[in-house]
Amino acid sequence: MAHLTPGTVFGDQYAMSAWNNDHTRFEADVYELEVIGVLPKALHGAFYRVQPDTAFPPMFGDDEVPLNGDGNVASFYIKDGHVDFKNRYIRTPKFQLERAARRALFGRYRNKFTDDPRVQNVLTRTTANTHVIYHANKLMALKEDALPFELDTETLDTLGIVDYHGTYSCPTHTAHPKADSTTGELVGYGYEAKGDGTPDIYSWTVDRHGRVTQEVLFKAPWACMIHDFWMTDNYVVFPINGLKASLEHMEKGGEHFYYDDNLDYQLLGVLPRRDAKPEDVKWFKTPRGCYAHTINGYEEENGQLVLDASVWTDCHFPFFPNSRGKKFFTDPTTLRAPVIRYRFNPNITSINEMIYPEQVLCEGVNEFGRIDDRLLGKKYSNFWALQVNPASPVHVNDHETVPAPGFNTLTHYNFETGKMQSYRHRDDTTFQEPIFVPRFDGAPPEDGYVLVLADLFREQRNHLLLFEASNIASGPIAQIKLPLKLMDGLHGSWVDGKDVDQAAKARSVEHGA
Ligand SMILES: C/C=C/c1ccc(O)c(OC)c1
Ligand SMILES: [Fe+2]
Repeated sequence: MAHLTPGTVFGDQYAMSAWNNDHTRFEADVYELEVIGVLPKALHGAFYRVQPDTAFPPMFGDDEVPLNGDGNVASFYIKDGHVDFKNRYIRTPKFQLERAARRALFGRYRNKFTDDPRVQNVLTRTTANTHVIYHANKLMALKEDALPFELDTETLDTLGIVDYHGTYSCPTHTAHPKADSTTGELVGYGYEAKGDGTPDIYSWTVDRHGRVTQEVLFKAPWACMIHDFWMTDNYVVFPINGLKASLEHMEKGGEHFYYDDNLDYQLLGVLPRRDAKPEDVKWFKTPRGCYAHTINGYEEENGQLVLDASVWTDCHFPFFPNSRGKKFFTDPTTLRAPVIRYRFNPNITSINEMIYPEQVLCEGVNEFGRIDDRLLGKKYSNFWALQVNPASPVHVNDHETVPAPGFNTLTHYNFETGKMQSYRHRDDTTFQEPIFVPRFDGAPPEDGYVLVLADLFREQRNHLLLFEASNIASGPIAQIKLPLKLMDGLHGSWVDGKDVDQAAKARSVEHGA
């Protein structure tokens, strides 16, 4: 186990994807980005997104988990046809302590046993690196191992940990909570709720004022990475995969998760959203694969649940070991992530029968499916996602292509027509997660735009592309040129301009500024 010393040049352990072959690590302000095309005049708001961006060389030379990077949040603020950019590291205790020491003090991904003894007693070792969402006047950076960090909507300054006014009682909090646009509630959960490696799940609802109103603690059959879930009007559904959490491995200085490749099924746990007791959860078996991101779920009038997701056919995180301790065991050439739809009635379906997807909506490798977030938990007709087209290489220059094409294709699936549109930008381009933007505050459902960060390999910089959501195939209506290269990011949100301002006002009252 090679220890990296202060001042070490980062090794290639982060060369996980061709785009992330170097670190960016900057904090920047760019005023008035150049725009190719014209931004709609009425478009007002901010696109926030976060990337894991390791601020110091990792403690261990063999650390290959990119999910451990420090959360670095970017904002694109759009108003009156103009765009300003900003990005900042989140001031987590980890980031602050490592900055003061000018070296890594925290060890492996979600393994406190590998930390430097002088940081054993910090409040949290989280990186806040997975999602940025807005709820109850708060912009929050999230990672599933800890509570959210509140950020200033304008400056991106870190304001502190969100504990929902002291009403939240769990050490963990999903990075994928769902806002219900009808009730104004935020619905979520924390897994490993009784500590590292525990199978307990804390299911919760926070009201529109940011206080916990529903909570229940129940047990899953085993402890695993529950990265995302489904919310409907009356249910929450938890996908249980084979990425198992092992306290024993952690204590030995190993990885938090391993993939149990002997497991030939996965589970769905269905729990009522309101007044649930621990024994109310119903478990259903589903086919082999590895759950990661959901897309949306809703209930039909006859009580059927519709659950959509992209589901990996095997372990999608090559840097976690399998049951025999072997890493990089999945064959990347056969790994797929089709978009599937389940439809079943949780009240009349027997928990002894295997539930199979009713439909495969998109074949191949699909990820980062997003919808008009105002329709979370409700019937919807469209999602936007990324796809790998293996037949379409990504060029770094006129002579070289990247080893694997990556997410070179933006897709739009419409359930009404059953048709998929796709868009390939340039021969050197991959995409990051698409975001739906309502055309204006209060616009009809699914009427709006899609924003997507494009990775331009030839220029080594990013452009933010704006599309008409219903017509991605004809290309972006505006291209916002970032004179910088961001890393591969995870998730983000569009926040309406009035909320950006309102959040600032609410804060100045709360903090007496
Ligand atoms: C697709 C990404 C999924 C994911 C799962 C667990 C994590 O800790 C994480 O951190 C960035 C990302
Ligand atoms: Fe995610």
